[in-house]
Amino acid sequence: MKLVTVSLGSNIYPTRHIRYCLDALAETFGSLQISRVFESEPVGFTDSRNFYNLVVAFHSDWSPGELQAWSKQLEIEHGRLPDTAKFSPRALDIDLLTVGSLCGTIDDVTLPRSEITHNAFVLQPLAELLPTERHPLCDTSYASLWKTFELGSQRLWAVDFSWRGRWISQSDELPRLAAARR
Ligand SMILES: Nc1ncnc2c1ncn2[C@@H]1O[C@H](COP(=O)(O)OP(=O)(O)OP(=O)(O)O)[C@@H](O)[C@H]1O
Ligand SMILES: Nc1nc2c(c(=O)[nH]1)N=C(CO)CN2
Repeated sequence: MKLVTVSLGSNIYPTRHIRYCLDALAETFGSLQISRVFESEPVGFTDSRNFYNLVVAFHSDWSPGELQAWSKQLEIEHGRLPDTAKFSPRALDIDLLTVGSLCGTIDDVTLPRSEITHNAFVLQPLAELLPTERHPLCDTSYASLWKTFELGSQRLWAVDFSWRGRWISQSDELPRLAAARR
């Protein structure tokens, strides 16, 4: 069994689509580790709807090709057309980040996915979820990569998000407000 990490993103009814996706992942792969959910403006194109992004980790013995085919099928079931342009609004985007320590192009899937070190909306949730895990190519921990990441104009903030009746993410504001009331 290998540790698999995937990045989820949506800017069309994101709460609904991300919850359905987590249901499907849990039903197929069992126990999930789930990061906080971050909101950010679209990177690379202009749209009035912000994205929700998170990272999920689980164990699987599926090949990269099998994981990719499963993800693409789920994206299509969520109303994503197979030929959606890269920089466009999307109901559900599932990107395979890592499959164990595999490096290279396997079954047409390039691992680790280069977006890990380019996009804050991928690296911040990954670094929070698996801080000591090492990037298979850089051999540096995700926490260290995030510490030295150049944010530039990218901004993201954690949002309140519940799944199956429990909070998996809370905005930074809530604990501060609760502490202020005490
Ligand atoms: N690590 C990877 N994860 C997902 N797809 C990959 C990966 N590496 C290569 N690909 C290939 O890239 C093709 C386009 O997928 P990709 O996920 O990049 O497109 P997209 O979903 O439209 O863009 P984005 O994910 O940036 O929104 C896929 O059909 C797949 O074969
Ligand atoms: N904030 C944000 N911007 C994006 C995202 C995304 O998931 N989040 N996905 C994109 C296409 O892969 C393009 N731009």
